[in-house]
Amino acid sequence: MWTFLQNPPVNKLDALIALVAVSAVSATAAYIYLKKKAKDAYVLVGCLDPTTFKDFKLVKRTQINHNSARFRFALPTSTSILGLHAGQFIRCRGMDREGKEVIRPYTPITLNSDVGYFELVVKMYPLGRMSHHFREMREGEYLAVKGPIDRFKYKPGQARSLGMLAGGTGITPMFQLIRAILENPKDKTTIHLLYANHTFVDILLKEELDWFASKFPNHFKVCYVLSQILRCGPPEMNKAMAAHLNELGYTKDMQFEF
Ligand SMILES: Cc1cc2nc3c(=O)[nH]c(=O)nc-3n(C[C@H](O)[C@H](O)[C@H](O)COP(=O)(O)OP(=O)(O)OC[C@H]3O[C@@H](n4cnc5c(N)ncnc54)[C@H](O)[C@@H]3O)c2cc1C
Repeated sequence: MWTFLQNPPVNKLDALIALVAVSAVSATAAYIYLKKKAKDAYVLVGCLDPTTFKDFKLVKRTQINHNSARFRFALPTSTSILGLHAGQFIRCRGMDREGKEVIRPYTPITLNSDVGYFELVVKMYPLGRMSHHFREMREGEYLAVKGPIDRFKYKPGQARSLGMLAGGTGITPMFQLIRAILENPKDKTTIHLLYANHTFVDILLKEELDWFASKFPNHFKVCYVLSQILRCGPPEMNKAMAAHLNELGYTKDMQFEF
């Protein structure tokens, strides 16, 4: 201290600069540490347990088409998040028509930016065991869920471009990822989605996908493919459309004329 005071002003200035530099480094380190802690805490506030099933109340059920519906489940509080990373899914437990327990994986179409709830889009097959459970579920009832489960955990920017091939309900994991990428301004990944279905009405989340395609034309492109086409129009148009579809490889039983 004495030496410091006896030194000429230029040395004092050096010491001051050193002091400021040390403080800046410490402050930066503290900031990084606290930010990481906050990030870890963010992961921890998720509502799921990977080993135990937890019950979530069905608050809204919206029919999408003849065999698919959107299910919204409430989280414990209005500020809770589910806590899934893009690429992760959940396991749901229910009862089949014989009263036997059945467990199946599902991918929520919501992200952690959707607070207080999560949503599933589910296709219910006539003979499906878990399909039976979802078909019978009514608002106010509870669904047992555990997770998160992952085979693939997306890291923003891990690829410059992603190609996606989805069929039917295979759209849900893609949709989760598409949202995570497009809603993150720092993630510049471009996505090309080829989405196949039997008929037009089977296309799930079409409105949302089209909205993303129009809002992010440089980042997201979607192409729908149908395996069955319904035609209806004046005879000349029907004839012309049939010729085009035949050329594209649509056999007679893949086309229906009203
Ligand atoms: C990671 C992952 C995520 C998934 N996410 C979703 C999701 O978000 N939404 C969703 O609806 N499904 C999703 N699935 C599929 C889901 O897990 C079930 O397989 C599906 O709901 C059928 O289960 P089930 O018990 O009703 O049918 P099951 O009892 O297993 O099958 C009975 C019959 O149903 C029919 N069937 C079953 N699955 C299919 C199929 N995929 N294609 C054609 N016919 C079928 C067949 O006729 C079959 O013989 C996901 C699957 C995986 C692996």
